[in-house]
Amino acid sequence: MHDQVIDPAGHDAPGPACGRPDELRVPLPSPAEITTLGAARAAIDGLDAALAVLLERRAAVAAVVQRLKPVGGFAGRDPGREREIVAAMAERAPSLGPERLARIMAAVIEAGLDAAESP
Ligand SMILES: O=C(O)C(=O)C[C@]1(C(=O)O)C=C[C@@H](O)C=C1
Repeated sequence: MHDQVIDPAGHDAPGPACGRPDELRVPLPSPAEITTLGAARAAIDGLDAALAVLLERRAAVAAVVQRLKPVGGFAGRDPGREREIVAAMAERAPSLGPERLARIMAAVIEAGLDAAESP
């Protein structure tokens, strides 16, 4: 596994390196090199920290989209665009595949729309 990157902001928890506010660098653990439960959980904690940062930023950008669209929010949901998003992600994450990614992204998109309505 890669060495844990230390967050220069000084947080103790394992997390992504946020060198600049507009940049995220994350060590990608190699599953084959993880041999203990503690190491596996530490790797998951690091990945989840990066996911949290990405999810929050994605929701903020999705909120901008809602303001720019003629009809925003849940009323302006666009299934074709959501299929495009899932198809593009399935190319990068083939082991998850489009069906699982569709479930994941439906939850992500709905949470973003919900947060945009009640920030
Ligand atoms: O691209 C849009 O039209 C959006 O509203 C953004 C977004 C998303 O979160 O990616 C949200 C809702 C739509 O159904 C599709 C995509």
